[in-house]
Amino acid sequence: MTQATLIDGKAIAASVREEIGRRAQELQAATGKRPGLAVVLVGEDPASQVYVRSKDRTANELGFHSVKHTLPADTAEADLLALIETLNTDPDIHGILVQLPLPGHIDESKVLRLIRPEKDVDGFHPVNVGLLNAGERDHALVPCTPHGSLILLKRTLGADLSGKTAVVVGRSNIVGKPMASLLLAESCTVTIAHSRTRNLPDVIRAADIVVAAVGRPEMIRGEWIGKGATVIDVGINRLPAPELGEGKTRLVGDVAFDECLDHVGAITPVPGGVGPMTIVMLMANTLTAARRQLGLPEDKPIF
Ligand SMILES: Nc1nc(=O)c2c([nH]1)NC[C@@H]1CN(c3ccc(C(=O)N[C@@H](CCC(=O)O)C(=O)O)cc3)C=[N+]21
Repeated sequence: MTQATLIDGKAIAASVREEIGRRAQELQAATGKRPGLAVVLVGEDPASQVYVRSKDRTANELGFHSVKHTLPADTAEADLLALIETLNTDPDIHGILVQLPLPGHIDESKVLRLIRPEKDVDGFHPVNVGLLNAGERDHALVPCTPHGSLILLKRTLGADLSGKTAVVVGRSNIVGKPMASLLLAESCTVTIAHSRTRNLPDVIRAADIVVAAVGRPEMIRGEWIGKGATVIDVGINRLPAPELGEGKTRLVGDVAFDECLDHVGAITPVPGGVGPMTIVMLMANTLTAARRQLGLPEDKPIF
């Protein structure tokens, strides 16, 4: 028997996207300016190329100004830093995203620290990390994947998450830690679990909300998740799928999805869950950044 509600990330992303499109048109009517996004890709990783193309396409579809810089894998760190300096001072660019991971010879942290915090639409600069952790998320740019995941939670459970127990599995700077900060700001009781956590199944079983961001295919089993819990699966793992034909692959999350359907309350699928929200929140951040740089008041938050 299936009792779980599927959280339709694609549909929710589409509705948020429409709202962003409307707001971008309002901005243009009021100021004559379009939100401007620069995406920088270093190297030829095929998955990264797909994501960068998708970001550029979405920006264009929403009527944003969008530029894509593709640099060879052997680009010197100094040349990447010089490009960021140029984008930092370009008045038509309100948001800068440097696709991660960067090649090994480039110091990722140095690159992220050079991006002007006002243009840091990934929310990875220490100023934005600090603002989020200090409870000043209204002045920060919030990382796209956790922000999108929070919207999925609120669309599923309602705007008030206070008092709920949440377990975030994974402690990365791009998902786990900012996700925990956001849930804490929503007055959840938050646990961050990771590879060294003892009795992980018992920790997860106690949670009303489970956010899985470990990057290991189907590591979190259905029986580890409590009855009626809400599950946000951030993992995107590509596995070989010979049953679909030679050389074919399929995507799976960090949660064993099928094992959850008979007892969890709601769950995001992979694909079609968190992924589509990530891209739309990048557009939301670019619009927020543009309004701030143009001296306009903040828009209402998107829920
Ligand atoms: N500076 C930086 N910022 C990022 O936001 C960033 C990054 N680097 N590096 C790589 C990851 C990955 N990422 C995704 C975005 C959208 C989907 C997405 O739309 N996924 C769809 C389709 C997946 C597919 O079919 O391949 C889905 O889950 O339904 C997935 C993954 C952003 N990232």
